[in-house]
Amino acid sequence: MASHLLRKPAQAQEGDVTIIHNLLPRDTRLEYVGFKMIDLKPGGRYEETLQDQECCIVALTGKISVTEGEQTFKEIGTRESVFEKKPTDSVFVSGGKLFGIEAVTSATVALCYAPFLEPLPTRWIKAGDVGVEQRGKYQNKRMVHNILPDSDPTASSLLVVEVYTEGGNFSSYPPHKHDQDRLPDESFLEETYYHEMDPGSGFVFQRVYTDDRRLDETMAVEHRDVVLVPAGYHPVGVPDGYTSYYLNVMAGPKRIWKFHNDPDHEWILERQ
Ligand SMILES: O=C(O)C[C@@H](O)[C@H](O)C(=O)CO
Repeated sequence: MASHLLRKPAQAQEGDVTIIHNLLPRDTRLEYVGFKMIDLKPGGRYEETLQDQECCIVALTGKISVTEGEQTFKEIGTRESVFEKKPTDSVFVSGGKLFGIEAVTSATVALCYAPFLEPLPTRWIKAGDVGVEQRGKYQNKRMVHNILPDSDPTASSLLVVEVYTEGGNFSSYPPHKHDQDRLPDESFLEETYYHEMDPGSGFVFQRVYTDDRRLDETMAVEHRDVVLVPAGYHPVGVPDGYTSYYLNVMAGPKRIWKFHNDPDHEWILERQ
């Protein structure tokens, strides 16, 4: 039986928009993180009024124009495939505001939601301002695009990153968790993983487990699946020959990413 943490892509049509994922708290039982993935044809429009959530609109692929109030961010988005491995543009919109998206070309857009704690200005997060980070060594190498890290005060609770992992490597590894509000040692953050693979016929493995193993799910994750991480360690392993991409959305009561490594596996960081 498929894990309740693994969500498959769907094809629901709403006007011009194909909804691939629509992960609302009532379906996921996540308290903080919401996630929507939409595909738009050229000229296709999507509109939403935010209430008690803020949103980061990530132009995953294709070109889009995003409007909020008097502002329009025209023809943003930098890539036709996430596997061009270059940062893209995003727009942050605070709670209580209405935004519109119009697709200039065929586009895929991620809508990343978290609770709105204070009103903040709408901001275009330019591709050129996204920090690119190489992490790890040996078979633990990955590249991270920091779209909305905790060091950037654009959002009130939302955190968003993209991660690339080449075949034969593990990421989100050594396994780490952030499910206890016990700062300064660890923060409580829920997380979602939206996965893509190149080639798209690939799969990766993701395990989500807690110390007591009351939660212990190992999933074969395919192209465009989402994995929910309500708690626990959540490493990803990528088979040889395939490249993995994932988009992480994180949120919790405090906007700090402070993780705790699984003590059983932390030693891998100490290798010379
Ligand atoms: O460094 C990585 O491998 C990526 C992870 O940190 C990922 O963004 C995550 O698990 C965040 O908690």
